[in-house]
Amino acid sequence: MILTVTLNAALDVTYQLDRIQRRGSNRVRTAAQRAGGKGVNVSRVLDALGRPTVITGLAGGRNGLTVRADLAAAGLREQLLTIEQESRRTVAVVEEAEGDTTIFLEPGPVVSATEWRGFLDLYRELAPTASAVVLSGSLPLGVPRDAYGVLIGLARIHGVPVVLDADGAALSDSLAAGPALVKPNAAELERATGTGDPLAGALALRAAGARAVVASLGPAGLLACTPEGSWQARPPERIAGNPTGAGDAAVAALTAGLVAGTPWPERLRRAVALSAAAVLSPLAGGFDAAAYRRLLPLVSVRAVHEGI
Ligand SMILES: O=P(O)(O)OC[C@@]1(O)O[C@H](CO)[C@@H](O)[C@@H]1O
Repeated sequence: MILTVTLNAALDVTYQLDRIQRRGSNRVRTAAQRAGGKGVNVSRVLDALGRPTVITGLAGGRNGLTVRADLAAAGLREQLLTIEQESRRTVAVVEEAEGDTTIFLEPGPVVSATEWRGFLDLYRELAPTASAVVLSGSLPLGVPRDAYGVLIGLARIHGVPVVLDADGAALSDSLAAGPALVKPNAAELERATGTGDPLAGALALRAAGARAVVASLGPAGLLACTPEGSWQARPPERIAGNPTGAGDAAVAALTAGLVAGTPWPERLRRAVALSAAAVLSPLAGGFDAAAYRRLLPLVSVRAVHEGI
């Protein structure tokens, strides 16, 4: 099974309307709410692909209970540790007329030192039973900033590869622990490396300890720098919809490919098609299965020469 870790689990609220009126009242057309946080979304996609997965992380309060009930209703296996403070909500506002999405992220709970130690005990039990671990999303307050580095180290003791999707210090401070793969987006890559050139940034993250780097570049697709070579994979067309969760779909495909040992070009093709199909799904964590099948053969993958 693939273990996903969501330390800052969320109740994701999605509003759909034509366009936001700043400083005005906004009546939404549809409102939906479901369990989220990046690792949860990765597990949803893995589950839809037929890959066994277990969700772990931290969840608390009434929002935490709602998250767990929603996961149970979706048939997803979870081993979340209950914490005292309330898990956060996120609100994604999808403007259908503009094709824009705006996200509001509550800060989430403060995790106590005892709770963090409790999570480490749980993780020590779960990680050795996994074929891969996915660490995704922001760290809640109270969790040490090297948390992901510690979790990578604990998995690697058992030979379990780790995929990391994080930003800021949570990314930079854990590269030395040797994740098998990191998946920053363009802004995260620039923040971590100080360069706006994705290829140079990806090579810098590899030099800092990541075995492979796949940067998600929105409509330009994915750029991969790996020990086997570098590739750029692009979708055949610009996809309009809700991009929230598109990166998580890419992480799910890349992790499934890592576990199966799928050759990189095919791994990237699937990740781009799945990510595009996720944009077509109204809610994060979902994807349009028919669009995935249609887009898969149309994704272009070309080798990139690192010296250029
Ligand atoms: O604050 P984080 O943990 O970085 O991101 C949280 C989040 O916006 O990411 C997902 C989309 O990737 C949403 O489902 C989720 O709630």
